[in-house]
Amino acid sequence: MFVLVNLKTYPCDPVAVAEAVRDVNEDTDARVAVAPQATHIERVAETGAETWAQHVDPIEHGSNTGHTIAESVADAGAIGTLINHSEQRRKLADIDGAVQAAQRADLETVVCANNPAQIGAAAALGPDAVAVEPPALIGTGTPVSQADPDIVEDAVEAAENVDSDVSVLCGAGISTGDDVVAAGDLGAEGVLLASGVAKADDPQAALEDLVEPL
Ligand SMILES: O=C(CO)COP(=O)(O)O
Repeated sequence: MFVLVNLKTYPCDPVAVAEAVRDVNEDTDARVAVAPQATHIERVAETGAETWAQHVDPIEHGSNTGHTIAESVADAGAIGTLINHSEQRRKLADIDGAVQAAQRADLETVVCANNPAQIGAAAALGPDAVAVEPPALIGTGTPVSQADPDIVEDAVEAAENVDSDVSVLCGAGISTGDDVVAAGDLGAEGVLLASGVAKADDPQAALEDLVEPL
C-alpha cells in the first residue's frame, strides 16, 4: 500500500514529520511519502523522505508570476505531485495540462477527484494514479473506507474501465491502520491522508499505527 501524507498548510514541523515518514518507511513493506507545502519541499527532501508536491500549474518556463512550475518542484527534490486536490480544484483542461507538465518534469502524478465519475475522467488523462476523496469527509476523522465503501469500490471500477494501469488511492478521514486495511480490501492501492498525521500530537506514532497491519 502507498501511504501519502499531505501536510496541507497545517502548522506542523514539516522536517520532523518527514523524518518520521523516512524512518517508518524503512521499517514497513508499505511505501510512505509526504507532501509538504511548496516552500518546504527542499528541506523535506533533504531528510531522505519520499517527497511530493501538493500542486503544480499547467505552465512552461516563462511569464507566469506566482505559479508553481513542475521543473522547480522536481529541482527542489519532489518525485511526484498531487493535482486537482479538492482544496485546489482545476478545470479539466488545466488538470490535463498539469499532468503533462508533471510528466515533462518526470514527476509521478496523483490526480484527485471527488467521486467515481470524476475518477473516470481523471484516469483518462493518463496519470500514474487517481485518488477519490469525498469532500464532505475530509478532515472529519470519519474514514471514507468505512463510512462510504461504495465510493471507493466504484472509483476502482471507474478507473479500471478507463485504464487498468492507473492505480486508485482513497482519502478523507483515514487515520488508523484499520482504515488503511479497509481501503485495501475495497481495491485501493493506497491512501491519501492529512489531519491524522499532521495534527497528531505524535506524528511518528500515528504513522506507525497506520502501517502496523500492512
Ligand atoms: O484531503 C485529504 C488528503 O489530501 C484528506 O484529509 P484528512 O486526512 O484530514 O481527512
